Amino acid sequence: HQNEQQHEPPTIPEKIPLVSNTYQYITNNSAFLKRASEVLSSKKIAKFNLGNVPVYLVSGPQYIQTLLRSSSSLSSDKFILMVDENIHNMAPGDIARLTRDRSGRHSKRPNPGYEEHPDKERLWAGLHNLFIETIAQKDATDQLASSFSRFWGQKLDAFPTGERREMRVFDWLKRDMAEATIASVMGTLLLEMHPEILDGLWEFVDIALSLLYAPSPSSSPALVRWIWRKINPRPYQVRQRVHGIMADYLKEAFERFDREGPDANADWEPVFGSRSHREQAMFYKERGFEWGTRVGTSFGFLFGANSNTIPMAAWAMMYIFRDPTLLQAVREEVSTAALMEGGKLDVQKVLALPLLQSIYVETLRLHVALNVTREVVSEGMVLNAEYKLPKGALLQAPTSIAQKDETVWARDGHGANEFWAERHITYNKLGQREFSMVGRPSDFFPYGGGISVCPGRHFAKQEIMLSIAMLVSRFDIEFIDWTMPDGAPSDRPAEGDAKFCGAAAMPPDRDAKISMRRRT
Ligand code: HEM
Repeated sequence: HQNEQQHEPPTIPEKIPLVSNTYQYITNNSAFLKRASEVLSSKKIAKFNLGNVPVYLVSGPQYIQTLLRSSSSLSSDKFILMVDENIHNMAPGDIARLTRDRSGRHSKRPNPGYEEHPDKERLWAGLHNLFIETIAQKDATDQLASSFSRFWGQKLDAFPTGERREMRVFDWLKRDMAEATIASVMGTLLLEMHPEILDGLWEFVDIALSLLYAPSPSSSPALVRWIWRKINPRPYQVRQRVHGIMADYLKEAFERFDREGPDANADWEPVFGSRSHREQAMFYKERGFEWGTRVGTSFGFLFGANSNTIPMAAWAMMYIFRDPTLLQAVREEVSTAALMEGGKLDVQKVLALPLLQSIYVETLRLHVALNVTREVVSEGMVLNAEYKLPKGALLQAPTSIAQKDETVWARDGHGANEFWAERHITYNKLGQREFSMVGRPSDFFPYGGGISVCPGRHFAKQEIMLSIAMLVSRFDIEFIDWTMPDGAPSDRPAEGDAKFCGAAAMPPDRDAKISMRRRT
């Protein structure tokens, strides 16, 4: 017997019915969530309409566990399709193929009714497998991290020993860390052919959220889309420009690459870079996706590999550098992971460092703001035996509410909104630090969850921790001042740039000027 009550959750009020909430959600997600969190505080669930789609926002472990658990009633495909259509500009025919494939992501257990579905048309399962095998599995992650250390190491080695240089942290990482990431994930050919892809990437990061929520072919009539583009041309211009660059590179890459040659299975080669990018490029080609889709998804991978990790590394470095005592503690901790020869670091030891892990978690906790989204795909789903949700409704869990919940995170006078490097640290009997995460998986989910959880999460963690560890072990660093992004003086420290709320990483809206000197 199910307790199918027909009552509705509280709704988020709005001035103009069916318009105000949608408009604010899209144009100022941060302000919308601030209002929503007041409604959420009583029942942990609140309803509003996004266009003509009912959305149920949830917080609190009970609902979030349900949302993050894999279930046959909830699907994350819709969100990925929105990204495919609006961000990657995937061709309509390819969107239709993906939409038709309802066989699920499990390669061995297709959804009921799809047991006989031909393997070739199991697109979600094919991609899911590819991501697991080439990004998420330990050996794949280790390969990616090892390529990243090599290229990041080269960037650091390019500083002459002993010379002092003034840099802005985020500005510098957007160039050097992005180049090291692009080289390790996509190869060096792209950067050689088109170094301007770097500027294109950061311009794209700037407009990605407005593309995501723009009217799309599957959601709106042609006239609405035409008007929208007339009013907001920039996102489309930026997308067209970066896709033009990618198309030129991808054509060359396919011409140069020998599928039967010695590099066919390499962990890294210059043309496609990582095995993951190469296999994705081959997957979309061999499964008959259109050229525009292949270009868009290739750029999508470059975008996904940089747009979150680099702002997160910048935040973590800013927190460390502004506090000389913390910088010293991190440097001492990192020195315990040094190998005997040549001052190199033992990667596995770096990843286990308690203080650095605590800093990593604090950074993502405070600065990843996205609304993890699931679509109700079965008729008459009852959420936790309380609310009946219609098919087609969306269930969303905002990370920024759960990850800043005072009842979960506040410790020793350090409120949830504060960065506190030692929040996830306990001391053992010998007085040594141990990493101990405050909060449960349902309180901290910057990578989503369930079967669609980010396959890059282990690599992202390694990249962020390694970039910091390698830097502090080789350089003296002094914080000078906060600046505007262009280097002009700023009267305050960095804050999360609210216009990115909902996009995942919220980059700092200010930069930190530091002075760096290479020691060894
Ligand atoms: C701090 C860094 C990162 C954050 C916060 C992040 C977050 C996310 C989130 C929230 C999703 C969607 C999960 C869902 O729908 O439930 C996702 C998907 C994905 N991420 Fe990440 N990510 C990060 C870094 C990376 C990196 C470094 C890579 C690759 C090198 C990567 C590759 C991917 C891919 C390929 C998907 C799509 C998976 C699919 O379609 O099933 N991510 N990421």
